[in-house]
Amino acid sequence: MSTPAADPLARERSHLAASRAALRAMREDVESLDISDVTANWVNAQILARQIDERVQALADLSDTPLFFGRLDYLRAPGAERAAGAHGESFYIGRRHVHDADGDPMVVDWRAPVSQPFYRASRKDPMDVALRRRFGYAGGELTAYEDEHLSDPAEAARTSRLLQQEIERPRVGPMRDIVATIQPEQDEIVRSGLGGTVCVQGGPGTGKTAVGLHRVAYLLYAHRDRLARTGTLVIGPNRSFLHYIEQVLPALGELSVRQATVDDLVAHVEVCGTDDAAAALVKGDARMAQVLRRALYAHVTPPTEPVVVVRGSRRWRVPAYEVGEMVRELLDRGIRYGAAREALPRRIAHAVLVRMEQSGEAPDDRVQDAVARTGAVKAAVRAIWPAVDPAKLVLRLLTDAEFLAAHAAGVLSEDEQKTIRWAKAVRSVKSARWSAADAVLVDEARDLIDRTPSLGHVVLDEAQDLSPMQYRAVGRRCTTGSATVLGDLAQGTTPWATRGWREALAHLGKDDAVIEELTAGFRVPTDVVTYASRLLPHIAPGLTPVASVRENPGAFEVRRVSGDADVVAACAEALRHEGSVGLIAADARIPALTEALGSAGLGCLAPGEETSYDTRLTLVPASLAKGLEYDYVVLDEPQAVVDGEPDERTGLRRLYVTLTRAVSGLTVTHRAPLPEQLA
Ligand SMILES: Nc1ncnc2c1ncn2[C@@H]1O[C@H](COP(=O)(O)OP(=O)(O)OP(=O)(O)O)[C@@H](O)[C@H]1O
Repeated sequence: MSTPAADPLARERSHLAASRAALRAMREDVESLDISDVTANWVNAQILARQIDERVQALADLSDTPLFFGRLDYLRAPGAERAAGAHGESFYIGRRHVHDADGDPMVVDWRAPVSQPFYRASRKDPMDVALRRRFGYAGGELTAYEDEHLSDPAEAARTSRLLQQEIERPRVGPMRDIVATIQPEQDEIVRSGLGGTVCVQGGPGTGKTAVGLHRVAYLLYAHRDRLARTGTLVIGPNRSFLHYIEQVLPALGELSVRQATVDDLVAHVEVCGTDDAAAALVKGDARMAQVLRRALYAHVTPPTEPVVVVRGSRRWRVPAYEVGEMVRELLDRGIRYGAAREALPRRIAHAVLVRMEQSGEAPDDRVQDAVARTGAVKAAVRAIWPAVDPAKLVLRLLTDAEFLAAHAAGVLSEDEQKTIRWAKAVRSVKSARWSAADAVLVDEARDLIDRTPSLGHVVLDEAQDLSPMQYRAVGRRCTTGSATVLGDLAQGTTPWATRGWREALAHLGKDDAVIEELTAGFRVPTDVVTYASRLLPHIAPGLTPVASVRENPGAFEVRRVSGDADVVAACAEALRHEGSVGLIAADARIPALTEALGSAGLGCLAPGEETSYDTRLTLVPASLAKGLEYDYVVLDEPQAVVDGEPDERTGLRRLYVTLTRAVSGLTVTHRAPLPEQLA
């Protein structure tokens, strides 16, 4: 038997054991903190106790997540300034920092500068790294390692087995992190600075979602204090998608990131109505912002009467033209409607104060406050600059043809105005049947009145489906922060889907964003991606097809069937393999397939519900397939998927989404002829 000193694997295992012990000691240190001396009151004690709890949680040693997954041995001296700590030292790279009793690092956080060469170093640019070692684990046990001597010209480059294994690993359960295998082009995006907005165009399975989530985790590490104050947000297309990704950040030790849909962000009115495509298209158009602004500011009426304030036995008169100048000045300053409305009484009061001083009085600030609150000033402000309720403003635009015409003239055509007007009169904001697009209009109106607070960083996933007005809604949540915009033009399935990223970024208010492209595919096997890419010339000409990095060719079959029982049989076959199975079908086919699965005794989940080793089959309506993935996919009736959409291009895009969800195998079943674009 080899001794630990001689056997490298045994040495690494003993470092793992020592690191685990060190982590345990760190946790015990925190657990044993006695806070009774340092907390003066109950509230402080509660806050501190919670922070300690969180820290203990963050220091948990999860049996199924390896404490470290890589090691870097630095060369000595040269380039020491490029790689902090490069003195021929080795560093173990893991999800979190672990130190020993002397404070020396046993494991360094993957986000630390010293870890960066693990992701970026290459034979061309070894970044002072002599050895890069990747570790393989099986059931929490360290079982393998793989070395690259980056500075050794004699060693040939080869693809990492461990990376390949990681990509092939069955996908049961929620989305996983990719810290151990982030690729250089992905790492560039992950580690790009907090100051700039990055937009990533990437085909299905190129890791956009993964990259976006790891970027937040990185930013939280690099700018923890600032982002703790300003906040971070991940925006996804729907609940089931958010549910699918919700574990990734906690697994990386980040518990504070909010996740929401665009609809959640603008939920100021209750949405229970829908728009037809034509109405939604106009409501989502950026010109609506102009209409809203005009309609809002039409409430400002220049004064025709002087403001007369009575104090004691004296009357003070501010003439209409002078108040008019104040109003013009507030309009010119471009501050929010609400802020200007609050400033006006003080301006008028100030004019009164000047008059008091001119006549020998010596009023102070309290007098100015009192004057600003007098009935006369309040009444004047109500008449000149009335309070406006944003939802009522939108309601009026959508129901009052004359009001809409007055403010949309020259912006929306008469036809467009007619398209967005509600058919039925509505009595109140509460009884209105608001649609999702209406809620975005209300959000825009609210922001015209009071500035929406900005977060520090926003990740916007599946961005290609947003309307210009939705981009604006997201943009106002990161006016002073930055964003990561992720999407694929070929997967846009809304009538207003993004045509080009520059235009979208302008609506977001981030014209200076950098646009990156990812083309290496980690999900879909080559044969499947080649088949799906037949659709690209019809749905997004000019986009680069995804090049699969998977070596396993995967299983791919197009099968003619004679009924739903055959579809169920295809699912049963898929279930014989390890991993998750998705049966994806046109939304209209879901009831029939639910029944067919039921009669065959096959239980199934809804999208977003977590697959486990016992329940691995999910029945996915095509409209919810975006962003999700399954080891084996059975795609039911492609033509029905296309027909489920209002037009052929959208239908083919939906089909492209559904064809690109499979990791290991895809079976396409059909009774009707396949869409000709797939031929
Ligand atoms: N560097 C990587 N190493 C291992 N797995 C990766 C890597 N990058 C991406 N993956 C995996 O590839 C799959 C697809 O990633 P992801 O869902 O982020 O792609 P996407 O570009 O958002 O796809 P879609 O356009 O379909 O939403 C995921 O299972 C992800 O974990």
